Amino acid sequence: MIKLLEARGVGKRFGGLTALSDVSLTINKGEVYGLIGPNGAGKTTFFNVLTGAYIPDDGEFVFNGTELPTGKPHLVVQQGIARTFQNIRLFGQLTALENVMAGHHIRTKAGLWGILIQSKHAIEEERLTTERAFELLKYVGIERFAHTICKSLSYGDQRRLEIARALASEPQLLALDEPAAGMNATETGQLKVLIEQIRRDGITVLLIEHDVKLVMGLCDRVAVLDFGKKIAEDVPAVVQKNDAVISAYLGGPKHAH
Ligand SMILES: Nc1ncnc2c1ncn2[C@@H]1O[C@H](COP(=O)(O)OP(=O)(O)OP(=O)(O)O)[C@@H](O)[C@H]1O
Repeated sequence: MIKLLEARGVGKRFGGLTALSDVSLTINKGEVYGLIGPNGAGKTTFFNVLTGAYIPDDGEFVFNGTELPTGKPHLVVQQGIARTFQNIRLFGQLTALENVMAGHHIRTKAGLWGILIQSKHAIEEERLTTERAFELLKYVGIERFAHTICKSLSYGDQRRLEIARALASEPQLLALDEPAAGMNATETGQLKVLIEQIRRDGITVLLIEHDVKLVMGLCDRVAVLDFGKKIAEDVPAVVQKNDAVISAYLGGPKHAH
C-alpha cells in the first residue's frame, strides 16, 4: 500500500476549546476513507486544517512524502487536494459550466495578462478548459444544466456540481464534507455510484458523512473522532462494533440488547 496522506499529531484549539487533539491517521492511495463522529467532534475542523483554511496548533500533514504548507488553501489545491464544503460554496450567479471552469483555473498557465491580451495560447487554454468542464459536468451527471445559473439547481445537483468543480483542479485526494446532506435516498444512491467511479478512476477520497449506511457501504476504512480525538480506525465492520464508538454515538456506555 502506498501512503498518500499522513496526519501527524494534528491539534487545533479555539480559545479554551480543543477541537482536535493529537490526531494521527494515514490514508492510502486509492482508498475511500471515512471520517465520522458525533456533531462537534472535529471533522470539519480536520478538513479546514488539512486544506489550509486554518493553521493547526500542533502537528503536520505529509502528502506524497512532502509536508503540506499551512494556512495556504491555494497551495494545498496545487499540491493535489481538493475539497467540497458542508455548506455549499458555489458562485450562485454563474452557470454550472462557469463554476467548473473556475475550479480549473488553478491548473492553467496563461494568467490574467494572457487572457487580457487574448494571446493565442490563452485562447487555446480557455477552449480546453471549457471542454474539460463539459466533460466533468457529464461525469457527475449534470451536463444538461451546463448553462443554468447554479443557484437555480436542485440541492442534490449543486452538490454534484461542487464535486465537478473540485475535480476540475485535478486532485489526487478529493475531500468531501457531507456530500449526501439534504439528498433523498435516490440521490444518495447515485452519489455512492459516483464516488465509486471516482475511486476507480484513481482518485483517493476522504469522506465526512453522517449517513452511516453510505459510509459503511462505501469506505475501505473509517476513523472516528469524538471530542477532537481519534477513538477508532478500522474497516467499517470492525468500527461498527467498537465499544468506544457505540458509546460516543449513544452518549453513554454500551447497553446489552
Ligand atoms: N471557527 C471556530 N471558532 C470557534 N469554535 C469552532 C470553530 N470551528 C469549529 N469550532 C468548534 O470546534 C468543535 C468542532 O467543530 P467541527 O465543526 O469541526 O465539528 P464536526 O465534527 O464537523 O461537527 P458537525 O458534524 O456538527 O459538522 C465544535 O465544538 C465547534 O463549535
